[in-house]
Amino acid sequence: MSIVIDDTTLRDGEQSAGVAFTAEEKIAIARALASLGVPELEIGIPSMGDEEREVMRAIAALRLPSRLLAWCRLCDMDLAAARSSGVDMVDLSLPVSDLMLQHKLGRDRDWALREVSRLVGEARMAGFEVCLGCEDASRADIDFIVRVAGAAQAAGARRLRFADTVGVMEPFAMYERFRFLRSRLDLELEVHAHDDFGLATANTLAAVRGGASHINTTVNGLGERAGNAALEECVLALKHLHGLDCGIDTRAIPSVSALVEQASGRQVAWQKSVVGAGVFTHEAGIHVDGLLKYRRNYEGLNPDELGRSHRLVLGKHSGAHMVRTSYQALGIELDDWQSQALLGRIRAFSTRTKRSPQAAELEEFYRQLCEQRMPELSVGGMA
Ligand SMILES: CC(=O)SCCNC(=O)CCNC(=O)[C@H](O)C(C)(C)COP(=O)(O)OP(=O)(O)OC[C@H]1O[C@@H](n2cnc3c(N)ncnc32)[C@H](O)[C@@H]1OP(=O)(O)O
Ligand SMILES: O=C(O)CCC(=O)C(=O)O
Repeated sequence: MSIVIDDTTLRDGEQSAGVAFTAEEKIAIARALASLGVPELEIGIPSMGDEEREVMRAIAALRLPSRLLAWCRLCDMDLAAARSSGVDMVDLSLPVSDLMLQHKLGRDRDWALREVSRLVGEARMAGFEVCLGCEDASRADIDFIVRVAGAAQAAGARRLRFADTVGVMEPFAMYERFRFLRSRLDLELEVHAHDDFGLATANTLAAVRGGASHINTTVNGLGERAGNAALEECVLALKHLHGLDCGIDTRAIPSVSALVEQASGRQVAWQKSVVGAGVFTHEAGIHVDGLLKYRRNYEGLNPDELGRSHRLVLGKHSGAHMVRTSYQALGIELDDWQSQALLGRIRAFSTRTKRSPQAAELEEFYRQLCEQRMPELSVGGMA
């Protein structure tokens, strides 16, 4: 079984407050995602205006091997705008919770069902493949979602997107919702998760376990508020934890992450899973000793898969093995006493400076230690 990634870095990712890609950046990101092997890209919102549509058309003109989607509200104006955006598929979005139907649109369920039938039908007549986007699905009556899906399918939709718009799902509930939908519906099912409680990737995996065929992701987890399910996390977690290959060139993930980091102006956290600068960096003595003996001792994810490698550093939590190994790399063989003495200096240095010592600093510690030890040695020698 393969899971289809529908990446929305260029739509929900760009909705992250303060993020605004230039046309060149959008095109570069689309190209990078396509060469990564991402089969579907949600590239923008046609109703935003001419400029947005022009960029969407420019991406379409690249003839990338990925299917392109446009995000539209379920309304005539957005569908009309999509016609000149160059995409093959539209996500027609409808809030499906009573809360949003009433308090955002001032409408009811009957109106929603009528509009689904009408606008999905029109979109199909216009030649689009259709995904019915169920906004706020997590707070909606699941039986109503089934009715909406039925209306959408009867009008020609091929897919239903279940959006956890405000990020309030947890994996067990997500699994149950998708299992239920899967048992009732014969449509492609897509999950769109937000990370408000840090569960977007977990919820995406749970949806897949429950029957989702498509997942909506963003590079670096960019997106509204706390962001969306991160592409890189979903790809690697699905592969290693669920045995599902999404057909992505994982070695190219770091460069795409860097591209989106730069274009979005949102720095990737040092400890961000998969793509953070520090996620293969080890300092703790027991871990480093274990890695040096056999790397799988402390390796959940093999950095080779991302074209990265383990990095061992010295610091407050180092042990003697790493001290000796680091000095060996400088051509200095330490005895046990020297290793311990230098470890004390390294700990003090790291606590004071909040960083690992560089080679020149290690050499200086060693020089100081030798100077300090000289008198002792000569005293010892006389004795
Ligand atoms: C959960 C999500 O991520 S949804 C995607 C949200 N993305 C964005 O909003 C980013 C881009 N948005 C925009 O450029 C603008 O908001 C536009 C062009 C879409 C609309 O702009 P405006 O017409 O000026 O309206 P504004 O944004 O202030 O208000 C939204 C309108 O859309 C309506 N609306 C919201 N969702 C839907 C929907 N799914 N279907 C139909 N109408 C909707 C609202 O009720 C409101 O209509 P009203 O003016 O009749 O009250
Ligand atoms: O309806 C959709 O397509 C999903 C929209 C969205 O981004 C969300 O609900 O978070």
